[in-house]
Amino acid sequence: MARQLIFIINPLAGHGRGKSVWETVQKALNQQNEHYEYFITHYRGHTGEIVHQLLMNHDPETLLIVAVGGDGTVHEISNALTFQPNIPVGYIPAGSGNDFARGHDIAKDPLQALERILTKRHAPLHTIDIGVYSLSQSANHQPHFVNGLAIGFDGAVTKKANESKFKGFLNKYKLGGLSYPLLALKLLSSYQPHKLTIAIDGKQHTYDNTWLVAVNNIPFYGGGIKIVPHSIPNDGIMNVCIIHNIPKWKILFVFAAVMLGAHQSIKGVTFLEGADINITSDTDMIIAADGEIIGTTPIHIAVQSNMRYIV
Ligand SMILES: Nc1ncnc2c1ncn2[C@@H]1O[C@H](COP(=O)(O)OP(=O)(O)OP(=O)(O)O)[C@@H](O)[C@H]1O
Repeated sequence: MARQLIFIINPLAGHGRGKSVWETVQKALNQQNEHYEYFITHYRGHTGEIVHQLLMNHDPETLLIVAVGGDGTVHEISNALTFQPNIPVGYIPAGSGNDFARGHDIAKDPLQALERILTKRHAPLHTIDIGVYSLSQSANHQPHFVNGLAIGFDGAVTKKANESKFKGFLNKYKLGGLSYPLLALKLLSSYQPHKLTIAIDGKQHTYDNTWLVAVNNIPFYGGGIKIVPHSIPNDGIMNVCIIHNIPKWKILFVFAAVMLGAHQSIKGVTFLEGADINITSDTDMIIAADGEIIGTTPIHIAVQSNMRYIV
């Protein structure tokens, strides 16, 4: 039996792009006489509530949920489906970052992305890993990420970007991509690196003066930065990039290399990989999961392989 198409749309994603992308998609669906239901989100957290409502009123075996929005929308849908891993998720990118789309070769063009969902929905679905994390303060539930974690300096930049009106202002002029580098520059003068210990599949590593740690299931974060170029979304492991022991005067060059994807052989840039990761630090490091702030270190991450079906 064909699954019922359910669209969940964040109209504000990508500074209003969500609304216009949905209008384009809806027109195409109507032209093709597709049967579908749709829900527009009205506030932060609404996406999860919509999914929970759907699960109460529908047989999960009959659902195909399509996110129209940014990485935050995919993140929320996936988390709301924690106990329903068999419900496939499709994605039509409309955010400002759209790393999930990049990481899974989903077209930026909404009609191409829709076409992929409509043609692939009857084919065997493919699965991706997810990173299940626990913070000391939320040990009872097991939230997860689909793209990755940004810990330390980049977590702090994400926090500033999410709090400031600056990102929205730049988005208005289609310069949203500049918000992270500009905020990073501003934060750099006051930021102090941390002493960090990472235990990965039982092996412990300690780094003094750690600027940032990225734990990723896909190569990209921060809207297209190829932080762990060799990451594969369904290999059962997370890829980790640690930037440490680099003097402040030099860190700008390293960040520039990261932006260009040319950081792989720089001294002080370490790559690790594994399925069970425990991170502690001397003082709290801010953590963002799929671009949303979730708390501070310490954090434990476990990979659940082949967890989420993607159309
Ligand atoms: N109507 C709404 N009003 C305010 N916030 C919303 C609304 N709908 C969804 N949100 C919240 O907006 C946050 C960001 O959404 P999303 O990631 O889709 O867009 P984005 O930030 O523009 O894209 P990206 O993450 O790719 O940069 C999510 O955490 C979501 O809960």
